[in-house]
Amino acid sequence: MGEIDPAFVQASEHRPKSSVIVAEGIPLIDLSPINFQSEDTIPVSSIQGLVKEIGRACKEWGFFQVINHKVPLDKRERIEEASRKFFALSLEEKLKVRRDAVNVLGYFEAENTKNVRDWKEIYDFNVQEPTFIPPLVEPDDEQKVQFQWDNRWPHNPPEFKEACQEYAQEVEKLAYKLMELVALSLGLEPNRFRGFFTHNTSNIRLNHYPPCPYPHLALGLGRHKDTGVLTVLAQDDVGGLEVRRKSDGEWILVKPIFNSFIINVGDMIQVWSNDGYESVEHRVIVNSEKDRFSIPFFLKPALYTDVKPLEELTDDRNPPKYRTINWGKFRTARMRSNFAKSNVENLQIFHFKIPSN
Ligand SMILES: O=C(O)CCC(=O)C(=O)O
Ligand SMILES: [Fe+2]
Repeated sequence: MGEIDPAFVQASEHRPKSSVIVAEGIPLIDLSPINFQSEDTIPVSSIQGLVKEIGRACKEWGFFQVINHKVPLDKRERIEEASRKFFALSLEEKLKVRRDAVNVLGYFEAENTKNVRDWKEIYDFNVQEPTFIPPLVEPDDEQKVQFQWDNRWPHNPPEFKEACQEYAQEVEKLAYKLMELVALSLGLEPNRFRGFFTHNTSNIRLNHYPPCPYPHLALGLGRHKDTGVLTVLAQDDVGGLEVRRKSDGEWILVKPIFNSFIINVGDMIQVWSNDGYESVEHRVIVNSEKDRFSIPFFLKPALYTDVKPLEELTDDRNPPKYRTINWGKFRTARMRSNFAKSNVENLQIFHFKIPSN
């Protein structure tokens, strides 16, 4: 076993502990009361208990798992299989669809989180094609880069594109139903958030965490919060995702449950809800024996969306805690910082906080 490349080494306070806490996990929520056949918004009376559970989970954990979600298992298995086959290709083959400074989608093997390299490789595609791009380049934009948002499909495996698109459709439906539940739990109309996703920038990421000979030094994915609205994550049976428990700051392992999804609140819900629901840090630990695969779906608004605390949730006693964040500008700033590796922490929602008196 050689030396580890220092780019992967976490500062000692961020390395995984030798003992992992599995004990009391994130809430498990049964979605069977929901009628997934209907495109109509949910009749509130039938699901009051469920709405309460979702509200409590969002507030206390920012994370929960769902079962009976109606995403067909065969579609999930098909994308999981396609993902394994894609990552098993030669590096040369995968590099043909590599992300770069202009093309934001595709394969990438050199991702950093907070300036430390992650022990993983990824593939990103957008759910809605083509992505609606407002004229983003503004007079005050020094770099004037117009990012390309087109999906870059590999030729191999041949079923890859179809498997990805079919799964995306199903998981997107689930994400919208979950947003109805989140809206209800905040005392809002169920379809309050729907308009933000007409020209959405939601994407799916395929993650592959290869076995790592240094699981005590490196992470598959460093600690971070998801910047979007809501994440619907499929993890395999290996395990490795850890969530920072809000009550005491401990890292808790999320135990894999067959055919379940892990849901977490992203930064934009935190802003809309004026800190009612907060996005929570999570990370991925690696192991020295097994490959691990996961597939997050990131629900994200249109690039032109101005995100700010909702009027219904603010008043004189609870004034807005954030200035307006333009999603397109926020994303662009984050993507630039991914390429310019620097010691400055990248743009975060707390930079938009309005100081309280
Ligand atoms: O692989 C996982 O379990 C988590 C992935 C994740 O948090 C992310 O890609 O943002
Ligand atoms: Fe994440």
